[in-house]
Amino acid sequence: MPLLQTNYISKSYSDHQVLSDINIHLDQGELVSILGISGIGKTTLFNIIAGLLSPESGQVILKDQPITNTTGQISYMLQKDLLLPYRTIMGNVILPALMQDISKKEAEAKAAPLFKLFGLQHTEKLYPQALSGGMRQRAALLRTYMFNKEVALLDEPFSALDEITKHQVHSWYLNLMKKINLSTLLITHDVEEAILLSDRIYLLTGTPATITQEISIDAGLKKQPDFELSTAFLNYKRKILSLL
Ligand SMILES: Nc1ncnc2c1ncn2[C@@H]1O[C@H](COP(=O)(O)OP(=O)(O)OP(=O)(O)O)[C@@H](O)[C@H]1O
Repeated sequence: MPLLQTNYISKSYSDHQVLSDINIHLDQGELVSILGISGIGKTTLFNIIAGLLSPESGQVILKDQPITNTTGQISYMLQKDLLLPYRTIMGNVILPALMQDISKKEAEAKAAPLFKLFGLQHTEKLYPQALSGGMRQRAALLRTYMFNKEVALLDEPFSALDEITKHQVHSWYLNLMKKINLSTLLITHDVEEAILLSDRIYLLTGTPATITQEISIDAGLKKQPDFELSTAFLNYKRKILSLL
């Protein structure tokens, strides 16, 4: 049984159909990317999975239970999910807990041990502008993690980072997922990022958009130190670009 799946999700805005019969699934511990060009309907699909938007037809299933139109079941990090500049890093991180009516003291006690896990020790009392881009991103991911769900939906979380920082945050995120037993559905339009991070990639193409391909990335190849520079990597890239 998949951890999360969508069954025949379709969606139109007025008479403009954006998504048609989207069937995807995410297994426990996987990182699966949805790759598609700008405007294809990726965010629409995530908003439906997060319960923020109603599909015209179809269902979202989490651990065998329908969660269509239900928020709060999945952690969701929106594109450009910024930290509030007037709150400290701790103040930002505990926001989701406060929204769930947990007291400030309890929320801080829950968040405190996680700062080390997220590489953010000693930043609790700092304001976001005092942190580097990579640290701010880890703080935003920690805030998302405070929703305390097994599945994270991440909408282009790494797109604002420079190449080197992005690389570091990628490895860090894959390690973190293993440590905390998290499963992730990622939106990206960065083909290389999708190949480097994913166990599987769904390609979303066409109008209305459908899932036209599912590509599995070989776990053994991915572990090789120079995978990014290998012929296997270029072959994946070539294949995906020709299909998009
Ligand atoms: N609330 C809305 N009302 C009408 N049309 C919308 C609405 N939201 C999105 N759209 C349209 O639906 C299509 C898909 O948008 P969506 O934001 O889901 O795409 P996307 O793949 O996430 O794009 P990007 O990568 O640029 O963020 C676009 O044509 C967009 O203009």
